[in-house]
Amino acid sequence: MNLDSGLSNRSVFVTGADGFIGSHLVDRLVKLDADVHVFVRATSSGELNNIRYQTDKISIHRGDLRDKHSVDKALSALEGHADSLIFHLAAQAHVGESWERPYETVDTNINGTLNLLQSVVDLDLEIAKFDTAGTSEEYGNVKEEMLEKHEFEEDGRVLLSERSPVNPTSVYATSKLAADFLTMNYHDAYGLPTVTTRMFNNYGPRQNPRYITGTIITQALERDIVELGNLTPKRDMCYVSDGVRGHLHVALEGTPGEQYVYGYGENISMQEWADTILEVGTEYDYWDAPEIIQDEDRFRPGDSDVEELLVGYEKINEETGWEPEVSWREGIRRTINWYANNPDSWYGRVDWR
Ligand SMILES: C[C@H]1O[C@H](OP(=O)(O)OP(=O)(O)OC[C@H]2O[C@@H](n3cnc4c(=O)[nH]c(N)nc43)[C@H](O)[C@@H]2O)[C@@H](O)[C@@H](O)C1=O
Repeated sequence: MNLDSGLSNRSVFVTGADGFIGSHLVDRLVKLDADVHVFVRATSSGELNNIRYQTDKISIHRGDLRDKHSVDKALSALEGHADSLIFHLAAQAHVGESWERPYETVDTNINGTLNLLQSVVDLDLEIAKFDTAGTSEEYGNVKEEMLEKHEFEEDGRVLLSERSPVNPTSVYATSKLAADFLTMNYHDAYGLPTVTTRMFNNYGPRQNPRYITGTIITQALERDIVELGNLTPKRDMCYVSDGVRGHLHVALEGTPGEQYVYGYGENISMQEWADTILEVGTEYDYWDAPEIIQDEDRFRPGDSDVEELLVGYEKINEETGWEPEVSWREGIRRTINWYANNPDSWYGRVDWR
């Protein structure tokens, strides 16, 4: 798909723009010459770390998703701009932290989404697409009694797709599922051209090291042991540039009212993921041979652990031509390289939980 022709001069509004995936999306949009508007938290320091090199090329709107007035004010920038696109990526996105800050998680993820949707209606904006980023965590654990509702691959693996039943097992996952439904409700009730994207784990440069990939890399760069929690869960790990392309494909070619699931298309246990990262780092001389220690005190409540899953991305592929491009080894190499060259963004500041 030619992303250039679809985005040049198009007004685009991004929430969560200073976050990990959001900042990569902003980089791409600036490169594609879109008219980029970002909505970011009004923090006391006013720092915009991840998009600090783009600030003169984008319009910055400060506010809080939980404050409808600030959402209205920011979104009014799209008034009179036909065919604009909204990417809603802002969220309290850490599963473990959603148990530590449950009210804030629900408030940001559910009320924040509601405020945005309602604001589009109140301002009567002429948008072409509203993409709410959901998450594979909405599938949660595939329980024995749910198996009859699932589809399977020939090799017996559970196939996760738009048709699969959900079973969120954390405050985070439940709040994201509610946000998905609200997004679809606004399509059905008001005809808003919404889509929901349910993406699997992204990794790459600038990701906060509290997620598994950065937790492994930053410890390996700094010391000889890598302390982790439960390494049995399996995940589909998708490099961030592929994740971002997916959002763009769906925004340009997806069908309003529909949901799109995507990921790398292969699962890997967190033990194998850690082993592969350490192997790649050794190969490129970032470290010698750190030892992995699994610590039961770091296990999470309600951690989703889909034993044998396969992510089906047929729908997004058939409708928009998206498929992943970056291999695990290449994505890991680029990610280690970023952490190694940007110690200022994590060194001495990581709480390796
Ligand atoms: C798609 C989804 O992806 C992410 O959610 P997540 O899968 O919970 O991500 P994570 O990197 O925190 O954990 C991955 C797995 O690894 C296990 N694990 C073991 N030991 C450590 C450890 O030491 N740290 C962390 N963080 N995880 C560990 C942990 O228990 C879990 O089973 C978010 O981006 C979320 O926003 C999202 O939407």
